[in-house]
Amino acid sequence: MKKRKTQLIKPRIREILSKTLPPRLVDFLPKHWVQLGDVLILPLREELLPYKHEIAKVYAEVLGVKTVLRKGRIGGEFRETNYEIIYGNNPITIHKENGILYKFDASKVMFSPANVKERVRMASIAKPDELVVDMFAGIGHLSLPIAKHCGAKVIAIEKSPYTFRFLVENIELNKVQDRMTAYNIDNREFKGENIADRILMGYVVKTHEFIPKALEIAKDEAIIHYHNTVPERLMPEEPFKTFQETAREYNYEAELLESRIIKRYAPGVWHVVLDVRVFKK
Ligand SMILES: C[S@@+](CC[C@H](N)C(=O)[O-])C[C@H]1O[C@@H](n2cnc3c(N)ncnc32)[C@H](O)[C@@H]1O
Repeated sequence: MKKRKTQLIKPRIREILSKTLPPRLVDFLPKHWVQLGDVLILPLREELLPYKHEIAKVYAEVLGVKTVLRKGRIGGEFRETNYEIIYGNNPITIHKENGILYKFDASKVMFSPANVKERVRMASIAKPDELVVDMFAGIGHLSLPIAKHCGAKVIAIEKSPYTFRFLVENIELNKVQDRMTAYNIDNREFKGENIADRILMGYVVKTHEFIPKALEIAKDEAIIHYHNTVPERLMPEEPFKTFQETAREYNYEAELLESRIIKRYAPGVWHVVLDVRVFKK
């Protein structure tokens, strides 16, 4: 049903815009987009930029969204998006997924559709008596499903003050204040030691630098969901090899339970997640 609707939408957009765009540009119109709540994220080629506002207006009207952002790069310590607003003026939206309400600023805060399987997987991963620490909480992408659907206690740590505001709002929106607590600090400053049954390390590029801190937070035995980006030529040994070596330096043994590919991060580089059981030697 949804697919049929999309198939009708594309010719409609094309039909409207072919009246105003130079004919050679009509084929460059985006055939894929991401809708998060009432915000649309549109990838636009350079050639279309002189017409970005009129293109965005047509997509907004046909798809019924209030704001359109031009997709750009994600980067920096806070993994910010900095997407340009090309239609409307309110990039703050509430996106519903798997029974969770995620409120955030889609022009600044990352919310990857490709990570949906992992967010859904988290909804049944923990037991109610566990204490889970999310070291890179964002707006609660991975830890809200745990608090809401598993009923576990969650400590969510987020360094960016801007993202943190939404994390706090999302805890209230999803009514999990009784079991989820948020800290606006660098996770390396978190004081809890030997407390977590489960740790989420949903970060990329530099996640290995945070393994010692994760082990400090972990109980003598714990599960760590360790994300990182890995060049294909180093797989499948990496990233577990680095994790295990670091764990051993800190007196922990590590057992690989499962390894999954989340998505392609860059040409020849994959974002993967490992489920690792760690235990004191
Ligand atoms: C890539 S986002 C991922 C969010 C979520 N974990 C997921 O996997 O979908 C990573 C988040 O970690 C935060 N972050 C980065 N370094 C941090 C640190 N040292 N301590 C706490 N949060 C940090 C960023 O601001 C960002 O919101």
